[in-house]
This record gives sequence, structure tokens and C-alpha cells, in this order.
Amino acid sequence: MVSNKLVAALTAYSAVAAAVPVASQTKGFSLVQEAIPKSSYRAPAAHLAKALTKFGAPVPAHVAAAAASTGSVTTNPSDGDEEYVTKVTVGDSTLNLDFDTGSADLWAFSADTPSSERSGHNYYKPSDSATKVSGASWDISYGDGSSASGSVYKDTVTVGGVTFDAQAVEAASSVSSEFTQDTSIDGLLGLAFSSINTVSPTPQKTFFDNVKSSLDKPLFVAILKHDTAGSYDFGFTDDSKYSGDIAYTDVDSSQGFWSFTADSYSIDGQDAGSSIDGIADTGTTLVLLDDDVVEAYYETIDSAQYDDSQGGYVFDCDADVPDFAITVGDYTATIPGDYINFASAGSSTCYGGIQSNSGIGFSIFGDVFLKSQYVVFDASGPQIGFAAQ
Ligand SMILES: O=C(c1ccc(-c2ccco2)nc1O)N(Cc1ccccn1)C1CC1
Repeated sequence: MVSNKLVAALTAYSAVAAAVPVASQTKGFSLVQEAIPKSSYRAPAAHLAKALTKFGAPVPAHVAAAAASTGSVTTNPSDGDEEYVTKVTVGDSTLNLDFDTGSADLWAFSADTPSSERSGHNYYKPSDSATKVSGASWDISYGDGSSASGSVYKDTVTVGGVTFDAQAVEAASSVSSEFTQDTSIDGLLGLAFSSINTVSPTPQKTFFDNVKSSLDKPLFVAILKHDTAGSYDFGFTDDSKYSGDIAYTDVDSSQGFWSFTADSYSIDGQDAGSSIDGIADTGTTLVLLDDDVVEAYYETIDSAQYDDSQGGYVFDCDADVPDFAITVGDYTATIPGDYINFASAGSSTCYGGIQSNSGIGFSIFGDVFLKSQYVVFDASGPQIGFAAQ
């Protein structure tokens, strides 16, 4: 049964992301000395940490923290791949956060959230070293109609071993019912561009913006999967996690999103011959496209129809559901039809993973698409890269 939350979300909108090479030393060898190219620059602390480790000395926490130049954290799909939950240390709390490349606020349930709105959730407790940002507030509304607001602290946040000790943590004083009812997540970690951070009067930087200059590479990768654990990787790409080559294309960040143009799209392998402008949004469950594309897609499924009560297209669960693909350069990114047979909608009907973007003027490539791909969000450019998982 499609959960009430999902129906509510879909009715309004459906928004809702190294092995240290052991040098094999043999007796008698020579080293070629060469200057380290700038692009592989590592933070000074990384060299200190490495030297201390080499001689068996303890690495002080502040050195280790400054030194982390890559990180990786597991992300788990909730039931039915509705959202992806990632553990993050925020101040003195470990919280389950929804990494969201469609927004730029790091916010969490907090001691300021009324207990009636907070039950079933972990919540943020400022650390002893936290500081409140005087006069600051935040207030965000999402495409599914959900919202939250509150005050702001600076505190230490660690994601997959990467730490920033002055991260803006937005403590919720109020959250809408969608968040209260979704006890899988205790808040969001925004990974869009900081230009759309809602803190007033001074917008704050996202976690990625704060750490990207200390990472080996200024990028993060979303490796979301269907019904099994994936990861968010920071500062590196890992060719054991994808096949073929990564196809990159430019990102237009002027609206704060990871916005790109797919050169064309195809339905069941039939190229439609027109491009799609959209955003990569780990915080949106489904794929939301212009109405003409959605209608062309469901034309291919005899039993498909728009169901007002479900707020979207449904079809017989035993229908043959075609693939939907977009092309980026010479790479074709395919969503398997099985991913578009998204969820039960009662009796023998199923809910489609492709739905209308309700005319918002751009498409949203949410988790139904992202979980079929290895997706590189690269701040240099900026650019976005896709490869087959
Ligand atoms: O939910 C959001 C969303 C995220 C952040 C913000 C926001 C407001 C102020 C700063 O950020 N506003 C949104 O609405 N979707 C997904 C979506 C789905 C459907 C319709 C509209 N949207 C943004 C990424 C597009």
C-alpha cells in the first residue's frame, strides 16, 4: 500500500542522497623523485598525520580531523526506497539524516522541538563547544509541502570520517507533520549549493562547501541502491563501484541546484529526440518530468491511467514496464523498468516511479533514477558525472 506520507508527498509534489596502498618494499630499490602536481595537493595536516603514523606516534584528534582528505559513509534505503538514511555525528548526537542534493540546509530535530513533534526521533544536543549564532534563524519549505524552521548553532559535524568543527547546525523549533511522522529521519543534510541556504540574515555554508577544499578532490559521489546499502563518498571516485567511464556534463548552479541538460531521452529504447533540463535530487523519491514526456511514457503501458485518489499514474502490477533512459554525451543512463514499477497502490495496481513535475519548469531526477547510476557531484566546473553501477 502506498504509504499516506508517500501519497501526501505525491499529491502535492513528490519530493520528497581507500585502501591505503601498502608499498611492497623489497630489498634494494630506487625512487624516482618528482614534484607533486598541484591537483593532488593534500592538506599539510595530512602529511603530519602520515609522518606521525609512519613512526608509530599517536595522531592528535585535531590533526586527524584536519587531515581527512576523503571519506565514505553508508546510506540505507528506507522501506521501498522512499528515502535514504545516513548516520552523521552532529555535536554530541548521532543522527539519521536524509542527504539532499536538492536543498542546502543542515537541520535536525532538537531540544527546541516540542516533544509532541519530536517523539520517535533522535535529536540534536549542542556539544559543550557549540556556539549559538546570535540573531540567526532559518525557515525552509520543500516541494512536497513539508517545512521546518528554527535557530542556528555552530558545532562539530563528522560525515564518514570527514570532520568540520564550525558547521552551521540548524536546530528545529518547529517541523511539519510530514517530518514528525517520518521517524526514519532526524533531519536533512543539504548538498545543493549554499546560495539557497535559508539562514537569515547570513546564509550559511553546506557541509560539503565547508570541507571541499580539504578533500583530495572537491567532489562527492552518490551511490544509492535499490533495497540495499549504498554510500556517499567524499573526495574521491572509486572505479570498483562503477563500470565503463564516467560521462560528465556541465552544471548550471544559478538556481542553487545541480541542474544539467540530458541531450535526449528514450522510452523502451525509442529515442524521442528532445533534451530534458533537470536537477539531480537525492531528496526526491521519484522522477518528475514534463507532462508531455510522462504521457508519452505511460502510453506504452495498456493498463496505465491517472488515478486522482493516488495523485499519479498507476498500472497493473503485472504490466510490462519499459525502461526510461537519458543520454549525456555518448553515455546512456537507463532506469530499468522494474524501478519504475515503484510501489503497490492497492489491490493489483502499482504506482509509477515516473510522475508529473506539475509544471515547475524543470525535471527532477530523484532516487528512482539516481539508484541506477554512479553519480559524481563535482564542484570544479561545476559538473556532474554519470556511470553505470
Ligand atoms: O523539495 C524541494 C526543495 C528543496 C529545497 C527548497 C528550498 C527552498 C528554499 C531553499 O531550498 N525548496 C524545494 O522545493 N525540491 C524538490 C521538489 C519537488 C517537487 C516540486 C518542487 N520541488 C527542489 C529540488 C527542487
